[in-house]
Amino acid sequence: MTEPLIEFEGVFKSFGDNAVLKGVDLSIYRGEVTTIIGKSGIGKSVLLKHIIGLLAPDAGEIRFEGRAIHQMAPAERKAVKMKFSYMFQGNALFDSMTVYENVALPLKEKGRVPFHEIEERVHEKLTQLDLAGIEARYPSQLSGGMKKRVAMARALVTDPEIVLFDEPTTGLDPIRKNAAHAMIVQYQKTYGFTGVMVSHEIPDVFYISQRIAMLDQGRIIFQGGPEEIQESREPVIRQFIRGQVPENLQSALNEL
Ligand SMILES: Nc1ncnc2c1ncn2[C@@H]1O[C@H](COP(=O)(O)OP(=O)(O)OP(=O)(O)O)[C@@H](O)[C@H]1O
Repeated sequence: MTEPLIEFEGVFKSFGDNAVLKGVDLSIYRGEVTTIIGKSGIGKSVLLKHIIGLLAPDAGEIRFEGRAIHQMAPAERKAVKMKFSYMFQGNALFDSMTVYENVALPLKEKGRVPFHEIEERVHEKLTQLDLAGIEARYPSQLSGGMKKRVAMARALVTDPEIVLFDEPTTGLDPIRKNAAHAMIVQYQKTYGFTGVMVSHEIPDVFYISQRIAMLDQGRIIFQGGPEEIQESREPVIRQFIRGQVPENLQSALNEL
């Protein structure tokens, strides 16, 4: 098998006495979309933030192309970071900037992108996400779903090599959710990017991901293809992906 692009080995992370990651081993491969699933509050966002160094592990190692990130010199770490684009929860759009300015920002930060090309690429991304015509609006004038799509346009506008998505479709209506998923697939086909996504959209993510990783009780309890996880006989996995109610809750409900 080819070498993973990103690899977690024995990663631990606690916040005070809240131990969130308890020995995470995870491999992410180039050109694939890997989706991390698991219960709410289990640590999926925490895991994602470790990939780009927004959080540092207490123990264990995270490698990029086989090199431990924490051993890299600042310049090398910066160069790695430049390959990433991300869309995190809360969108983090700049309220004082218009939609156009928000989406154009990563292109401007890159430098050396001609003005007319910035305009073209921003327009193209906004159109693809059904947002044409709102360029002059401010985030406070947008619905939650629109903000999410603007954040996605911003994450993709530079055609990045690696994109991290934290629940990119939560709160979108079913049509826009499908459009956002279709866009991820289309982008992957066109640009072959590596995607790491946290999502609760089951079963949708099985159709758009090449790999699924399930986080439970601080560890990755499954990583493999979408077909494989759907065939898993492991009760915790079966229950989670089928949305089955645990037996004790089921019997409690029966007694109501
Ligand atoms: N910066 C932080 N400081 C302290 N605790 C944190 C911090 N970030 C996350 N946590 C805690 O880590 C745990 C995991 O949070 P995380 O957001 O990763 O869960 P999640 O699996 O992404 O949840 P959801 O699916 O609901 O978004 C939670 O208990 C959270 O309170």
